[in-house]
Amino acid sequence: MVASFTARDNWILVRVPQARDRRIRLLHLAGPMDRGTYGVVLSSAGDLYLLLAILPHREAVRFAVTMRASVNLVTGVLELRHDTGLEHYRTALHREAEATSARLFEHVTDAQLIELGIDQEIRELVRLLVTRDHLLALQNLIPQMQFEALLALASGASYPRAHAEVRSYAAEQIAGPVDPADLATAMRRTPSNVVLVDDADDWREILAHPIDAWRIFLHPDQRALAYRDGFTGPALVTGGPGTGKTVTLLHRAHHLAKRYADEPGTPILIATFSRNLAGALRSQLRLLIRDDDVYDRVRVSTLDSLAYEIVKRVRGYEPAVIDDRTLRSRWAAAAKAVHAPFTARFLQEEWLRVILPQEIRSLARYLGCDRPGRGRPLSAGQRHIVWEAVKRVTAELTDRGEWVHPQLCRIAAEELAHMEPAPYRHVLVDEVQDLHPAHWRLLRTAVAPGPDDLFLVGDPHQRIYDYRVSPGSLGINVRGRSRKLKISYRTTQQILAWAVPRLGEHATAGLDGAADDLAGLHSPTNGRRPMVRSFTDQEQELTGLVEQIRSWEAEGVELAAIGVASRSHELIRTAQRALHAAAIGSVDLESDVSADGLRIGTMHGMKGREFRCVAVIGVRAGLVPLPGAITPHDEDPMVHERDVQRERCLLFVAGTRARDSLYISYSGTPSVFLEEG
Ligand SMILES: Nc1ncnc2c1ncn2[C@@H]1O[C@H](COP(=O)(O)OP(=O)(O)OP(=O)(O)O)[C@@H](O)[C@H]1O
Repeated sequence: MVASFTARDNWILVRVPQARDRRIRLLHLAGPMDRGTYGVVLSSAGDLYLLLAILPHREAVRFAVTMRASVNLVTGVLELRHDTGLEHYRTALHREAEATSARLFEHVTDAQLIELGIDQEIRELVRLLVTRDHLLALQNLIPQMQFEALLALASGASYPRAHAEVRSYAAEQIAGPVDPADLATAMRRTPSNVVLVDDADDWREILAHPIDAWRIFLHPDQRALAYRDGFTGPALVTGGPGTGKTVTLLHRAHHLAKRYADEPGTPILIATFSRNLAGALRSQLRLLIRDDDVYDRVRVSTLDSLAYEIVKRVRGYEPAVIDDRTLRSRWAAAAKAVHAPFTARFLQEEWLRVILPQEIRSLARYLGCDRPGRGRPLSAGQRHIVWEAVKRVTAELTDRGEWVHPQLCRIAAEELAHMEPAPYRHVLVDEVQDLHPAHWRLLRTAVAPGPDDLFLVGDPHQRIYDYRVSPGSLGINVRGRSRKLKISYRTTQQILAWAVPRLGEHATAGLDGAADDLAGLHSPTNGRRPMVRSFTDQEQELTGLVEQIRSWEAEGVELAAIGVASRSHELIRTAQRALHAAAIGSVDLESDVSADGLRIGTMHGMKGREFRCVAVIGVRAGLVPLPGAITPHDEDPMVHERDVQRERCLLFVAGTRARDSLYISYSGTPSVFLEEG
């Protein structure tokens, strides 16, 4: 639910004859901007309308003939229910309830339900529920606020906790009785009613970009975080895939930037770890912030390029950054030269995860240091060998004037630590689960400790680089300022139900030190179950891919709204050839929005993206998990487990980029990750 606005001449309001609720109408913008998209609006007495959804014509009509609006008697805000769905479900529920006298909510009194804002119609249904599954089936039928309160109770939350769920939907305390007929007051009270769209251009924009509805459709939990007046220190927002963490971060940046509209400079930094993500954040921010002066107050950058620029400025030349492949070959050469009983991968990881983060510069320190996150103990003799290899690689880097990013971040952090004042007033960081310790140090020095200094956003279940840094250990304490989002807006319940078991059963270490799980993660939308297809060989698998793409196209999905991912570059190239032979255009994941063709790339490249339909191919034994990315068990059992877990996360990330439809395929033996669930 969202924007209220006043009608203008070129907007056509259409009544739907069979509408459940006569106050729900369709709004169509006449003229050249007409793209066949309709606003579904709720009209109050007077000239005030509330935009409920933006949909193609057929779906907009379906909305009107199924949904009914009401005013919650406790919070006074507007809510929607699926009237026709409820009718069907009621009949089925009566039948189920006849078989037993046990009831899910027998411990809750009517008075308590009333205080939670559960209205009479829903209370009657609640009295029929026998199992939690019965309640879950109501998720898309009853008003969201009432569902959340009931779900909290059914999940064992205390009555006050359920009350808190309800209160989160109310912008204000209501004095006196709520008038259920007074829609105009309810609209004003509805907390997600944030943008007053009384400008025809705004309205055009919204209709033209329905997918960008996040700019105004914020869930109260997201809104509470984004528009909070002040956090006393660093805040952390976590949540499963598609729960709107990025959206919340962007709104927060907007909120903070508005404070500085009249001041010169760039007081706000939005940072993330990859260039793709920074590009996506920049374009989303541009959609959200229309005022150039406010937009100019926010810088979006990767932490690596921030560090690079600082080092370049301080040293007066452009530092050369070594690429991954060359670096790996240097470690391989060093391993050979010192006759190391370790793989090149092991040595490189020891340097990246133990030596660089602790800034160890002497053998003596290395011999005595802790090695957090490394499972295999090393004797003094073994540490000598590692150190010999480290000396060789680092000496060559120095001789050639080459760097890795964590080194540049360290130098930049040292620079910023002496800068008075710190360069930014607020730093907001997306995808924090993948930051290296050196990134965290840079962040800490980029902004002075204080209110609203750091706004951190991430999901520990989507770790695809796995540095496992606890911000607390680097002086970034989020205790008491950590919140979790649970509604996944991107993807369907069916895709989540498939994807979550791919993560396996190991407990996930959270970003605030405690363990984290995805309990309560759910989606308000339903769709097809993900398709998992098996083929005898790769050629057939690619023929299957071509058929799937054709079938999506036949359903009206544009090629650019399809993403194809694989764990291996080689399979991507082979798939591109097969697609080309079938006259299906494909371009790299990073391609510009205007490029024609489906998007294809690695699972890593899928992070930060979203598509209507996603195909993940080559999910077979020997490729997922990728053997070269896994530390052998006998080399380090703990790191081996973590590597496997990281590969699980990759599959999870790739699958949860799909909004509507997910297709998984393999040839030969399936990946072990496909076995569970
Ligand atoms: N309140 C909302 N109403 C409607 N759509 C929303 C809302 N919040 C987020 N979305 C949409 O859900 C999708 C996912 O949002 P976003 O990218 O912010 O999630 P995320 O938590 O950062 O995801 P991930 O961790 O998987 O990258 C986007 O298409 C966004 O526009």
